[in-house]
Amino acid sequence: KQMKAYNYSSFYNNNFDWSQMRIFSNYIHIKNINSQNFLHQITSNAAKCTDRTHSEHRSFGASGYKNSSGHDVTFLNDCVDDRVHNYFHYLLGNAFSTFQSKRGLSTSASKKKYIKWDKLAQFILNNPMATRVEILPTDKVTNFDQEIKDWQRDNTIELLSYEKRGHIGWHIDSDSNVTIAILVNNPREFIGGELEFRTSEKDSVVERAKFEEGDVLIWNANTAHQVLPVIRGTRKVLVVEFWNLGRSWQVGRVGPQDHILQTS
Ligand SMILES: O=C(O)CCC(=O)C(=O)O
Ligand SMILES: [Fe+2]
Repeated sequence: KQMKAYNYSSFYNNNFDWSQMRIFSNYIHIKNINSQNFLHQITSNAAKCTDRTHSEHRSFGASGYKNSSGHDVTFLNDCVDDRVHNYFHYLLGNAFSTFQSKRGLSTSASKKKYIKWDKLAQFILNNPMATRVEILPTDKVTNFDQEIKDWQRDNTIELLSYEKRGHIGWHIDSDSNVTIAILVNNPREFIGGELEFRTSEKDSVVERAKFEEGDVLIWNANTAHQVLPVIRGTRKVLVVEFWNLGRSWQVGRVGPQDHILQTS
């Protein structure tokens, strides 16, 4: 059966109710209204990349759980086209615009209280979709243009699958600047697997995300987070990380050819 040609512009217009975007201390939560097509597209793309070079089992983070394991990861950079990359830029762009209109551009107080948004702001500003962002705290940026370019190009797209006590302990996404996660399957299909955040690994206040199918979470990669063990069923998450130039090639996570963004 032939798959229907996929129209991303309909995502841009219809998919998210930005008024429902919520800003928590450690992450942003965006409700997805109709993600079925997009998620189906991504998971069928993933089916092209299940060979050894694209997938592995990973386990990391500080774990206090016995008999637990990590997750299976499929690296999708090779298997999705530029529209998918652009889609994530769109997401980030609108998240920032919405953030800005809800909070005002980061003052030093809000920066402390919420997330370090200056990096994100700089990134977003080069996104043509983020037309509402006008001001820019450039004072601390030495090579702004290059930094922006690097950030936009260097992202990783990973499909994660947790089962049989799969979990990830407390960690930060050390190579990433900003991380996006989308829950791919219905939370009724698994038990456990809660995603929790705290500002640092010493912070005693833990925020547990309410993560529904198709929802998007965005966090500063320096924010500590963990995934509790999946007790039953399978939990699937799409994770996009925005890295600095060259880092992901150096560690062999994805190849340089995967990073070229064609905006035409
Ligand atoms: O599975 C998740 O929700 C988050 C995964 C994660 O934190 C990571 O891959 O670094
Ligand atoms: Fe992480």
